[in-house]
Amino acid sequence: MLQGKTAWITGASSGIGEATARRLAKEGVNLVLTARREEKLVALAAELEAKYGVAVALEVADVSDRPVMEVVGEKIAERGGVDILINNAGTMPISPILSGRVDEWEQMIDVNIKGVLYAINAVYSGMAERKSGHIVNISSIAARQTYQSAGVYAGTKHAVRAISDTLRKEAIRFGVRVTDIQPGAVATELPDSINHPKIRDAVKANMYAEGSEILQPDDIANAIYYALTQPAYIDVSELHIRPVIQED
Ligand SMILES: NC(=O)C1=CN([C@@H]2O[C@H](COP(=O)(O)OP(=O)(O)OC[C@H]3O[C@@H](n4cnc5c(N)ncnc54)[C@H](OP(=O)(O)O)[C@@H]3O)[C@@H](O)[C@H]2O)C=CC1
Ligand SMILES: CC(=O)[C@H](N)C(=O)O
Repeated sequence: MLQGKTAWITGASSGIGEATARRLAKEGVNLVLTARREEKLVALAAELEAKYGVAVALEVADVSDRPVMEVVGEKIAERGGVDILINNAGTMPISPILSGRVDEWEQMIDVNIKGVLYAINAVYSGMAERKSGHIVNISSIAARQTYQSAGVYAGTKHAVRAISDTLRKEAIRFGVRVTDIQPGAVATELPDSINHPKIRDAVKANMYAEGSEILQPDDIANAIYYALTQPAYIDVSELHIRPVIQED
């Protein structure tokens, strides 16, 4: 069903993005992979091309850098556009609001909100012209609720969910589908982006407590695959996936 299509995955150098690249390559999807860590992208691209025979283009790109994202969009357009955008890159340097880590608030807003918008802007007009496309935004369970210390992160993910739902409504007449994926705790490098030592330790202790089984990146890649492979008349608008043990 996806064979021969092309997908752009942001934040493909680790975690959910990397797992999704593997999942889609296995289905014969050609890929455009972006992130900041070039060596990770190079290794992944070589592996996927050799294993699955798909074409993989890569671009080193910070999603919060608007001119860079515009150039990525132009290169994608020159190659004929993409059928799928997996808008996944994100960061989570959380802390209590009283700690006043304003630079980190700005970083989360720049990466998690503006980065998502820049990627949409880079491909949406092409999809609309071709009357075909699927945009998958990775928000979070934190798009629906808030947690102490995660006020700004949850704010960015609430924004992504709102953008997804608005885009879904606007995109109907252009034949473009939109899905907002809302994972709970997934075992990835994300907690390493927390710079507040006490909060980072607490988040990791909570995620990796003995006997607690949290989600794996492949679980989210499978959810994305499900959304992408539904018949054309179905829009999987939101998927909210948590580990059984995660109450909130
Ligand atoms: N893990 C979890 O529990 C959950 C994660 N999510 C969301 O899933 C998404 C993926 O995170 P996850 O896989 O968990 O974490 P990872 O830290 O493993 O992956 C984050 C990815 O985003 C990229 N990235 C971060 N900052 C930037 C930037 N400025 N420009 C470009 N790429 C960037 C990283 O690449 P590089 O450093 O090479 O640039 C990396 O590939 C995020 O949006 C996150 O908020 C949602 C709910 C739960
Ligand atoms: C708040 C969560 O549970 C989630 N792990 C996230 O990182 O968004």
